[in-house]
Amino acid sequence: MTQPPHTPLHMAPETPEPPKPAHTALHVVRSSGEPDLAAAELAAESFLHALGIETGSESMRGTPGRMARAYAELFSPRPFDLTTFPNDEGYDELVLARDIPLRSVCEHHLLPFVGRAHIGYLPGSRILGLSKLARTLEHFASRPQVQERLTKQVADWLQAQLDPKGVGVVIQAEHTCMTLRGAQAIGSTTTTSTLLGLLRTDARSRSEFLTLTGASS
Ligand SMILES: Nc1nc2c(ncn2[C@@H]2O[C@H](COP(=O)(O)OP(=O)(O)OP(=O)(O)O)[C@@H](O)[C@H]2O)c(=O)[nH]1
Ligand SMILES: [Zn+2]
Repeated sequence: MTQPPHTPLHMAPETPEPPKPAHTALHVVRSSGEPDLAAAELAAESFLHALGIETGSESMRGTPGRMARAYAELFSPRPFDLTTFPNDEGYDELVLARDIPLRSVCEHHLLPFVGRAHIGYLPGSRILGLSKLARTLEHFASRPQVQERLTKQVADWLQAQLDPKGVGVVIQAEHTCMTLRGAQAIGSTTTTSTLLGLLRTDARSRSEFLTLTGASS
């Protein structure tokens, strides 16, 4: 049987020493050291008792400990390395990660807010490992937050570390403190955005980013 002709795909000769990816570590900085789970459990038990909630039943006996561990988990950012690569091809269009899941905790009520983030940038001399956009979001979300600050912290940090031509962050989230209690505005979501560099100042880039993220049509 005759074999189909091959079209060889010629690769460029490898450079003798391929450049290594660059890392900038984002390590956890806690204001007061590691969480004291035993103290948090005792406090959670007192808190529940003060609200008239008994914890004597078999199913609630572990609740103060679970509360302590659950909040400790929500407030434990995972350290990671911000891996970047040289932008050898000179890619100069938008890189956009859409619909990154977000969970954080509002600093006023310590109730969750959950939603989605769209994070994009216009590359300069380096491109970013894609997963690092989601990791950066998770890192800044893992502390008591307000949505405005979270949005800006993600954008400012990426701008400072990557030095791209522009950064854009859009976050849409439901704050359970205003949907499940209080105002009980069930189903409402809040949108915030931070645009830096060309994504802020260049009309075409700005419009493309806002259209692709659904923040403007
Ligand atoms: N700007 C901003 N406000 C937030 C965020 N998360 C929660 N809040 C608001 O923080 C405010 C706290 O206001 P207070 O009046 O002290 O709290 P409250 O008495 O519980 O008010 P209600 O929630 O209206 O019942 C509320 O309006 C919340 O909706 C956020 O990410 N950004
Ligand atoms: Zn709140």
